[in-house]
Amino acid sequence: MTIKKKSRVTSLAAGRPPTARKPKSISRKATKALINTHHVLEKKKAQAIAKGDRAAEIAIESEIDALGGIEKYQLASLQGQRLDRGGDSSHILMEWLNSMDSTISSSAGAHLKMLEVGALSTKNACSASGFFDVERIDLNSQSDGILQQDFMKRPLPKDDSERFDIISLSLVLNFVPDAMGRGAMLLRTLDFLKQPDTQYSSGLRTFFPSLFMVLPAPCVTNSRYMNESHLETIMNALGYVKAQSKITHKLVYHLWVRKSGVQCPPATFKKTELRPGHSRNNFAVVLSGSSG
Ligand SMILES: C[S@@+](CC[C@H](N)C(=O)[O-])C[C@H]1O[C@@H](n2cnc3c(N)ncnc32)[C@H](O)[C@@H]1O
Repeated sequence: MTIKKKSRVTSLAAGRPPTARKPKSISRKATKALINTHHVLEKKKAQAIAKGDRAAEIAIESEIDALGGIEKYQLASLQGQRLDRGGDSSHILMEWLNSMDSTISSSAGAHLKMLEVGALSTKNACSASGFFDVERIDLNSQSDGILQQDFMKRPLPKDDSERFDIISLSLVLNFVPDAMGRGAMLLRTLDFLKQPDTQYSSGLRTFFPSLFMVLPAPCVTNSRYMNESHLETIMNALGYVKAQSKITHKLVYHLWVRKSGVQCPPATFKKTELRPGHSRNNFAVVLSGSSG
C-alpha cells in the first residue's frame, strides 16, 4: 500500500459537502469564544444533570440553543480547521505516517480501518490520503458520509472484522463535560481497536493498532489535574504506548499505540491536583473501572 500524496484542502469550501450552503465566516476570536462558552455550558449542564436539577438543566439547554446549539459549535470548529487557521488536525497524523512512507509502501495489501469519532468533514487529510477505509461518526452529522452516532452508545463489535486499526479522537475528549466521562471514553476505545497482538508487517506494527488523539494544548500544559506525564501514565495503564507527539501553542497531538492489555487489576486514577495555581483550568481524566 502506498500513501497518496496529501491533497490538502485549500479552502473551507473544499472541505464542505457540496449541498451545504456556504456558512458565514466567524472571526478567530469569536470562534474561540463560542467554542469555550459551549464547553462551559455543556459542563454546567452535566453538573445539573448529576444533581438532578431539571430546572437548571432546561435553563442551560436554552442558553446552548441561544448560542446556536451544536450546529454553530461545529461550524466554529470547522472554521478552526481552515488552512489559514492551522488546517485540520489529521494532517499531523498523515505527516507521521508519511515519514514512514517507504516501510509502509512495502506493506502492500494492508487494509487499514479508521474510526473517526467527532467527524466534521469527509475530506480532511486522513480521508483524502486514501490510506484508510474511514468510518466517520458524530453526535450531530453534518454530511452524508458521517453517521450520526454517539461513540459511547455505538454497539460493541461482534468480532475483529468490526474492529479498527486506528481510532481518531481529535478534539473530542475535551468535548466530554466530565472527568469520569473522559475516562470512560478512553476505556471504550479499547473495545473498538484491534488487539495488541494483531499481526501487522513490521513497518505498520510501529503505528497500529492506535489511537490518534488531539487536545487543546492547555488541557495538558495548564491543567490543575493533568500534565504530559500523568496523561502518559493513564494511557500506559490502558495498554497504550506513546509513539508520536507534537505540541503547538494551540494543540497537543499524540499517537498512542496499543501494545498490551489493560493493567490487571485495572489502575484507578482520581482527580488529583498536580499543578496548583489560580490561572489553571480543570481538565481531568478519571478512571475507575475495568476495561470492556
Ligand atoms: C470540536 S469538534 C472536533 C471536530 C474534528 N474532529 C476536529 O478535529 O476539528 C468535536 C466533535 O466531537 C463530537 N463528539 C463529541 N462526543 C462525541 C461522541 N460521544 N460520539 C460522537 N461524536 C462526538 C461533537 O459532536 C463535535 O462535532
